[in-house]
Amino acid sequence: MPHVLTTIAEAKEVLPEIAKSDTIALVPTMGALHDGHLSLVDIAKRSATKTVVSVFVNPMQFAPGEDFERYPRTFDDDLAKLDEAGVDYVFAPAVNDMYPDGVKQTRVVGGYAAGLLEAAHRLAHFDGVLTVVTKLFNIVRPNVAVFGEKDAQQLFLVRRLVRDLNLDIDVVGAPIVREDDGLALSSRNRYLSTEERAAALSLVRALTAAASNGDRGIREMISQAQGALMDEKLVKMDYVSIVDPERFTLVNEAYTGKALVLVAAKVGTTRLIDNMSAYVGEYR
Ligand SMILES: Nc1ncnc2c1ncn2[C@@H]1O[C@H](COP(=O)(O)OP(=O)(O)OP(=O)(O)O)[C@@H](O)[C@H]1O
Ligand SMILES: CC(C)(CO)[C@@H](O)C(=O)[O-]
Ligand code: BAL
Repeated sequence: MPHVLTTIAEAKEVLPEIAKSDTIALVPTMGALHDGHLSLVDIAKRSATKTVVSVFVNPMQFAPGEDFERYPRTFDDDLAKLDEAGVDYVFAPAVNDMYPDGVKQTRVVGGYAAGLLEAAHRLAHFDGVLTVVTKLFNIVRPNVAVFGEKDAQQLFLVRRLVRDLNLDIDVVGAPIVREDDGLALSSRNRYLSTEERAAALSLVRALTAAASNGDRGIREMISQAQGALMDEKLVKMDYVSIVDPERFTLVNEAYTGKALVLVAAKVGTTRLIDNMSAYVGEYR
């Protein structure tokens, strides 16, 4: 079984001792673990000699009215999966340990990319993510931290956080793990009914439609993707956007080169995100 650290004080007592003779890889999660998370654990295990997985549903990154209260909490099941995966430490603090004075104190605010896409639909979301990630980094003091490419905007912002604040942490991105039919694994998939699960496939259809029309320009890519989403009546699109993956800036019709297509939509009441790499222009 992994050694479970349930308080910041315990983590700060145990982990610095480990760091004297080991390197530490951290996988931050909100629990409700699936094979996507376990692929991050695999990368972590290959990147350092000890692996720490944090399980913390962070209230600060949920806007009022979002699913903080009903977010799935499956700690015993998570622990069994982490045991089987050979994880060394699980850090699972309580909310009042992480935020003894509430969530309205000092916060870490990202740059321009923290105001786009997800941020337009989830108010102050990335302040919450970057603040908790900074706290986790300071508590665990990892050499390596692994984040999924499914949350591409988050991954970009965490890389910027580490670079901009000179943190000595190697941030590793992990490829998106999908079901056999293409649906990206997500803890929120468990909210979906059978009909919604089928309709959710329109997200990956939208991305594939955009990515396979890169030679026809940005407008056509977006229009193809929007068409795939609009074909499903259970799906309500939040955005389809295309960014330059190096800068995370929205691209315009004149753009050519590597691109990232991002989609967010509500399927019934469940909000899902996904993304796919593409090439814009004549592929050389
Ligand atoms: N399908 C996936 N493939 C690769 N990484 C993933 C996948 N799903 C989640 N991750 C990564 O796991 C980490 C923890 O994510 P989180 O606990 O929010 O899970 P999630 O499945 O994305 O949940 P949610 O449904 O809340 O978005 C993040 O770095 C996230 O990008
Ligand atoms: C990185 C993270 C664990 C911070 O709460 C969360 O945003 C997530 O699960 O992707
Ligand atoms: N996967 C990012 C965490 C969130 O949706 O709040």
